[in-house]
Amino acid sequence: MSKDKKLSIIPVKAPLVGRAVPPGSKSITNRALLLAGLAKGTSRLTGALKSDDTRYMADALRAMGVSIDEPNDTSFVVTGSGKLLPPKAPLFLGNAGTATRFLTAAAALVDGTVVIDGDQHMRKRPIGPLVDALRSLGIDATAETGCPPVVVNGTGRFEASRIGIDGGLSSQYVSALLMMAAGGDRPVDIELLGEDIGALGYIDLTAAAMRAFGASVEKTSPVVWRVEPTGYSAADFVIEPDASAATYLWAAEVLTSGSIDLGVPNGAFTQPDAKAYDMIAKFPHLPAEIDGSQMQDAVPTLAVLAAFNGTPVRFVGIANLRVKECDRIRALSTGLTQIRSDLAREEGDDLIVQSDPSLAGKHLPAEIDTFADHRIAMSFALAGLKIDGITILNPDCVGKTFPAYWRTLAGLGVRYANEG
Ligand SMILES: O=C(O)C1=C[C@@H](OP(=O)(O)O)[C@@H](O)[C@H](O)C1
Ligand SMILES: C=C(OP(=O)(O)O)C(=O)O
Repeated sequence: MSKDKKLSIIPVKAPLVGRAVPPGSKSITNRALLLAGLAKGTSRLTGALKSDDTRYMADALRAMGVSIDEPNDTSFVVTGSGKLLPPKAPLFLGNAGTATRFLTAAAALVDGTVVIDGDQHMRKRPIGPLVDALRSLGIDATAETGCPPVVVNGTGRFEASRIGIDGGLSSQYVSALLMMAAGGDRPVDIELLGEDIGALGYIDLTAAAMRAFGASVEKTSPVVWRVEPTGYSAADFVIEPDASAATYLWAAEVLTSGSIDLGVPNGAFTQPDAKAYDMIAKFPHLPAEIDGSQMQDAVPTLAVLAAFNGTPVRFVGIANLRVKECDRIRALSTGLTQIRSDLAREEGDDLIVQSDPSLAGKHLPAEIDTFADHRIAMSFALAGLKIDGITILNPDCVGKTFPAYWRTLAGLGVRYANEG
């Protein structure tokens, strides 16, 4: 992938109309791959996402003895032995948060050493709370910098009936421990510590996937989940389309007064970002304040959309966007102010977007630094549908979760000025 590549978007002259189906859900695909890998027997996953993040997860599981076939572009056939084996080399997981966090906890079920590592971005994303939780179980786990690489020297077993975890920085720590806990030898209560957790809906997604693979997980209080030591059973599992990917298509539709058929009703999604649909549908009357805490990956979409809103929008509840693939609050304020210097500002961890519907149709040349973050690339492409002069740097970073993004927009009639 060339990091020097640029893609200039030609504003659309007509509403975007047509069919554009988002790929399978990243979150659900990576949960299903892990759970199928921990199960004994063969599981068939259909509707799956094939992208950088799911490739890292699949390759890591292969390195731990799981057989994974890919009969077509949207399926995985996963055969596990009921046990993950120690890999011969460190697991390299790029910038895939789900793969990194989920496998760090799963490594506690491995009898041997597992090293979990990622690229330079992942090496800045905190994992300390999850490593501390593993240590509290008596597992020899270390992350010297508080970020990957993580070294886990497991015995394949852990002794605990209660695990406390602060999910303030990432709900993925909680999901990771929940999925690992079913592999123990006694019931485990996972208790949320601290005040905040990002999208709680991701925990529901985890519990649903666990149940589909035979686990028993129940919420016994607003902050405690009990997981029984069932292990996992192989299953055939259908993965729904990605709700975060859908947000770009929903936004493209309202921005161009178009009509895009996603092939799935917006009410059919179980992922947290589907909440963004109702918000996007309010455009150009987005509210003065949007709480992004329960639809975090949709915030870049909403922030770029807000630039064209009738009135300004303050985004709150988004502090942990600073520890995603990049500091997304900074990337959004940087990109928006490159388009026009007064278009956005940060106030603490809030982002204020100074809306202006008259941006549409203007020539405002801006090279958008994506910071190699797929969501920054995909959301600023929306600005390019209306403003002349928007160029996306390193556009191939969309391969993390939506490799066909540029082709999908092209299929709706979007054209690019240069693809060099
Ligand atoms: O559990 C998941 O699948 C995810 C949880 C969220 O991350 P955090 O829990 O780190 O906020 C989200 O941003 C990420 O894209 C996917
Ligand atoms: C935050 C994201 O990903 P992850 O944490 O899984 O790397 C995302 O896809 O927006």
